Amino acid sequence: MKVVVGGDHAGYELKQKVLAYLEEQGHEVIHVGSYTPEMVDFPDIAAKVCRSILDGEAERGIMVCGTGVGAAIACNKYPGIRASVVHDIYTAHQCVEHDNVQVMALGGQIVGDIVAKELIQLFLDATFSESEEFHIRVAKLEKLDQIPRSE
Ligand SMILES: O=C(CO)[C@H](O)[C@H](O)[C@H](O)COP(=O)(O)O
Repeated sequence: MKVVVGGDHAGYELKQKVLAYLEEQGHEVIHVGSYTPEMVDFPDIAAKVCRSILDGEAERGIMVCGTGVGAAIACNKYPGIRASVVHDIYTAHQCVEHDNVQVMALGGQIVGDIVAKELIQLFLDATFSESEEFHIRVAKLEKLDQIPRSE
């Protein structure tokens, strides 16, 4: 699968392990930074992750910040993107099955690399359910994307 990966300074260490894991697993990885452990603002990296998905370069995205929270907030600002913090096994697959989430946000200060790898595996293996109820709800989410914004 084509996966875009990004993260800030607080997620740097885990993100480097995530990159190695995805490559080991044979995924096509697009790395959008940060490229050093220096401080960087997560919204700037989230923009690159979302752009890659919206442009069709990547099918899924993984953002790693300190808690996953800022990354998820930033990604959800982009119309067409659905992002979720994922720190437990059920959410890792349910967020795709029910909500067609494309971007998982991990907290490098919250989960270790072994848990993160399991979460990633479940997230990438999951597919959007064919049940109508979920499609109706995601269509309603997409309607919310159309609410005009000033910028
Ligand atoms: O977790 C985050 C946002 O939800 C960020 O990655 C940062 O860790 C957090 O904002 C703390 O920032 P700091 O510059 O590392 O103190």
